[in-house]
Amino acid sequence: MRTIRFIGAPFCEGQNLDGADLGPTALREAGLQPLAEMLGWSWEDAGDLDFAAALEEEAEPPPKEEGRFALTCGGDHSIAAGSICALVYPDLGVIWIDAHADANTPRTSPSAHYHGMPAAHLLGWFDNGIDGFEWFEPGCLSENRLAYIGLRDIDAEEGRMLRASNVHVFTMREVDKHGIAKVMEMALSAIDPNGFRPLHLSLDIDAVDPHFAPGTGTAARGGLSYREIHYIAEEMAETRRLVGMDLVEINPGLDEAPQRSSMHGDDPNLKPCSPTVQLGVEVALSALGKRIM
Ligand SMILES: NC(=[NH2+])NCCC[C@H](N)C(=O)O
Ligand SMILES: [Mn+2]
Repeated sequence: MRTIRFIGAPFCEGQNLDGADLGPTALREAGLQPLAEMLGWSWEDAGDLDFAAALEEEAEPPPKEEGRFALTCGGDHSIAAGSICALVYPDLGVIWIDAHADANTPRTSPSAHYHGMPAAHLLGWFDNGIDGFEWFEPGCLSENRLAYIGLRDIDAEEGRMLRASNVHVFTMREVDKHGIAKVMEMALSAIDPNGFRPLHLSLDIDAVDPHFAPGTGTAARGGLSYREIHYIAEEMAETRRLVGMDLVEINPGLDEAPQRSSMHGDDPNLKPCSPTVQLGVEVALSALGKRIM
């Protein structure tokens, strides 16, 4: 049986809003575990990472993940530096679904928020190491093995760096132009031309249009539709090479009230929860193999 290792990463220090740290608990309470088990997964809950202790003490490297599907739930997107660095596959391909590129460096960032930088850090674009990141391997992700989908809120300097790089970028305009099916095909063949690489899905909920995902700290208009995000997750599962996933930037504190009326098509086993948490659970299930039929 395939095993999921659920890793709670309640870290929200990569930006200046509280609430993203409530993500892992909200996903557990919505019933993600029983829903995943119904799909045939066995579930291992690794609990929540203790960032308070880690920030005070000597930083510890994230545990290396191998052989199980690592589902890391944030928290803000900072945690992707750890989750991706911790995957033991040297030729890992990453599909990064986001409104933002998170490819600033400490030098270019307009906000100084680390959640806008983890991709640049993984790519080895920082000029210097950072204290507390002694375990980190800058450049563990090479440019041609990273593809973004959904970008629409990019800072000027980060846009220039991306254009000068070998990173594959599919903004919302490419989604408009080609449709999501074609974009997924192009993104996957860009990072994995022969179709043999292990794959990781780094999913920032703010990639989805704020209409469907209002509960997030840096919302941007004009995002992916409900079905487009599901299609991405379904296609990732379909590759059968997905080894890990981040689900980040769900902020239950900023979310709308739990929908009063559930819909007929909702999974009856999903516990009542706010809309962005519900979307997070549903998309995770699609990535774990759930299908319409
Ligand atoms: N993971 C995120 N939501 N990132 C938002 C980043 C926003 C902006 N580009 C910055 O660097 O500050
Ligand atoms: Mn992000």
